[in-house]
Amino acid sequence: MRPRAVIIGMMGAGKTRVGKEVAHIMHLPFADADVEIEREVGMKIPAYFERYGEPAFRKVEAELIAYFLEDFDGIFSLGGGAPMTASTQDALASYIEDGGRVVYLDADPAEAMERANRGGGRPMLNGDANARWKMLFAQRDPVFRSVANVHVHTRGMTPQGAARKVIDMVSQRTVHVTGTSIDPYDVAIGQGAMNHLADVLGDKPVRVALIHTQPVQRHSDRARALLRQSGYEVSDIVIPDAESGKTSAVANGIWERLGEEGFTRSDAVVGLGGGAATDLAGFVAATWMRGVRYVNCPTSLLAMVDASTGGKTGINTPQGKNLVGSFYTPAGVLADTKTLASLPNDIFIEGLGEVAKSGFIGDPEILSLLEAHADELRAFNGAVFLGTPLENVVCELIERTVSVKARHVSADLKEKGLREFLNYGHTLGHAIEKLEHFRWRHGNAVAVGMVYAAELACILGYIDRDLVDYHRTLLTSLGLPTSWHDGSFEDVLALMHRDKKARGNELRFVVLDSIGHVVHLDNPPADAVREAFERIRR
Ligand SMILES: NC(=O)c1ccc[n+]([C@@H]2O[C@H](COP(=O)([O-])OP(=O)(O)OC[C@H]3O[C@@H](n4cnc5c(N)ncnc54)[C@H](O)[C@@H]3O)[C@@H](O)[C@H]2O)c1
Ligand SMILES: O=C(O)C(=O)C[C@@H](O)[C@H](O)[C@H](O)COP(=O)(O)O
Repeated sequence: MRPRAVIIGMMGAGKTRVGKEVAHIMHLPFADADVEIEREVGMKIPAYFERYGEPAFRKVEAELIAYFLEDFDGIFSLGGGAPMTASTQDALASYIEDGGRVVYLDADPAEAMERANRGGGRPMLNGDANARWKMLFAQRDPVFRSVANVHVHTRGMTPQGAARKVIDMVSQRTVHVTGTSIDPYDVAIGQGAMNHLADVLGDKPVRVALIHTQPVQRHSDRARALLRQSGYEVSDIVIPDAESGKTSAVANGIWERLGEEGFTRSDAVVGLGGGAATDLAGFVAATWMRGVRYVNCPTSLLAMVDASTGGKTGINTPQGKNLVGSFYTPAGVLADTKTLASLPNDIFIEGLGEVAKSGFIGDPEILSLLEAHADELRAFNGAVFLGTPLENVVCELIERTVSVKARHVSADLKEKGLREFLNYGHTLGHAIEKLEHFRWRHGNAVAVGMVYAAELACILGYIDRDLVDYHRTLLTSLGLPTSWHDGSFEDVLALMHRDKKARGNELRFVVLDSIGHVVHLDNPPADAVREAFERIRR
């Protein structure tokens, strides 16, 4: 058992007070390294320092911390100087590697100094206590920053408020997206992720265009309040829902509004909603003055796992899906699972289509999680979802799916080859969406598209029938469709030729040759393309 969180910070930062509050709220035990050391050595720390000196104390401290890092299931707070010891730094790094959260509690220096001086008895502050505190801060702050993976500012907060912030942040997961042609950014996943909006936007923007749809009004109200509290001028822009928002007319209306409201290049866009809203908002951000900062706040499962990350932004045209757009990377993605509380069951299930896709192409553990939790996932009910074990499963699925996406995007932002693997199931999927006038949801169409791609791969000898059957069984168990009966092959074929992977007159698919291994399939035989289509109609 490892601690749920380890709290570090300067003397007087409130590690013990806040740590106890966190433990209380989370119904967990709390341990303070200094108290445990006093118990271990049988004397008060000032007396131990006096008798044996600091090096001996640091040795005992490091041993005790190493022990607790391996065998304590609760909230563990460390003494201010503990992270300065090399062996403790190593132990914390291995704890983080194992999924641990090291929280740097960063308090207001004046408040921390005052608290640290209160009551005296701190051997490290002997002499001019404030001057010593400042000197130690200068030495320790860079180390705290480097050993912690969660940084919590607590200036002006009550211990309860700080504890709530710590809880939100330790239960969050982060996927870091980077690459040679990408300004690095984080995808923060978990309850309260949206609270970081101002941190991610930074202090350059004066105006923020908050682009969202009506069904997510309560979440955009929260975002607007957070933005206004942080001093931004917010333009609330409501767009038509779903695919109706991904049009040139809607984009044009927003460009006009940004012009009228004096948006400059240092201002910003926040896209909040499902994938259609984040695609449109990203496109507006990419094109306004040739590119302004934007942050996505996805509120559907599909937008969290896929659409909000990776920088594909765009709109549809009457001829097809996403035919106009650009690759334009967000400054950050805040996937706040609190927003899933209002997500209807069918839209949640649709998102599982893209989750399964990532499992097939890049992470078999996703498939195992989907299999193990298929019944609960299919019965998703947002009203009772938060705080349940299912939330943890969903967070893990989001983190894993975003990680698969991040790997592909990092290596090939502009989709020269590898990134096309993320398009598994999309060649037919996009054609179905278009022919169904977007009444079919994207994730559902992709589910059928994956079965089609699996049938095609099987016909051409890339995979055996068992793997095709596995596609059908898994997707069905999640409540996703695996067949489509409308539309003619000729209409589908014409649309597949307009797919962005097509080259000249040649079709290009991506298919599996085993789970986790994807290959390009260029210009496959026409009869195989048709036969696979017949098979998804049965
Ligand atoms: N850019 C990319 O890389 C990428 C990746 C995958 C999908 N996409 C695009 O994403 C879109 C599909 O995304 P989607 O499935 O989220 O569909 P969507 O954006 O149409 O949203 C589905 C519906 O759910 C509503 N909704 C969203 N969050 C809600 C919430 N928390 N509570 C209540 N209602 C909520 C929306 O308002 C909408 O009515 C498609 O346009 C697809 O092409 C883009
Ligand atoms: O990010 C990608 O790359 C993808 O292909 C992800 C897809 O799941 C997504 O639906 C994307 O919008 C499809 O892009 P398109 O280029 O085929 O329009």
